[in-house]
Amino acid sequence: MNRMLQLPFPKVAVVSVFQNLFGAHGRSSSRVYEILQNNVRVSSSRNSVSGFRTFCTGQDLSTKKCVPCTSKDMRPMTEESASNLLPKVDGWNMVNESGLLKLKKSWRVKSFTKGLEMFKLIADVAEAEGHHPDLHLVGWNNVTIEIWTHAVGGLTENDFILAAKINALDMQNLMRRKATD
Ligand SMILES: C[C@H](O)[C@H](O)[C@H]1CNC2=NC(N)=NC(=O)C2=N1
Repeated sequence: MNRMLQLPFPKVAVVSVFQNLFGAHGRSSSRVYEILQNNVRVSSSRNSVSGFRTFCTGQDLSTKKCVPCTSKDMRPMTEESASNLLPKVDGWNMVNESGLLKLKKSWRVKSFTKGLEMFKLIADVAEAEGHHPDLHLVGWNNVTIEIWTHAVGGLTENDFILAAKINALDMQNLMRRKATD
């Protein structure tokens, strides 16, 4: 049930009244008032008002796309923001190297050539995303991947998206079985 009410006063006044009554998030305990073009619409919906949209933090990062690192307003994340995203990239750790935050994860592969196969799988993802990890293959079968945004000297969402996409790769056949297996 929606009723369009014509309001005799400017939208700004309505917005401030709305926010005082219902808080800045556009939601109330019972009704949501949508303010469009000086009209207030009473909606039976309990959804948040467009313009107060809250971003779904539950989205699987592996379904997102990296953005070009050229945008001037791209800034590195704070350590706190990065820590909040860490649970979404299973097995990845965050390291702080003299103030430079990076994501890091290690694997033990079956052989040197399996390590290179793993690099190729990851390279294909990186090229598709236009965002690239640092690849390390040490002692013939120890792989470590580090991810950070070089353009800003720290972590951005791109790094977490790439880490999630790497996690989504099917690489089980490349991995050395654990001694306990
Ligand atoms: C233009 C393009 O976005 C840049 O050259 C990309 C390439 N890949 C990248 N990868 C990473 N990890 N950081 C970057 O800053 C970066 N920049």
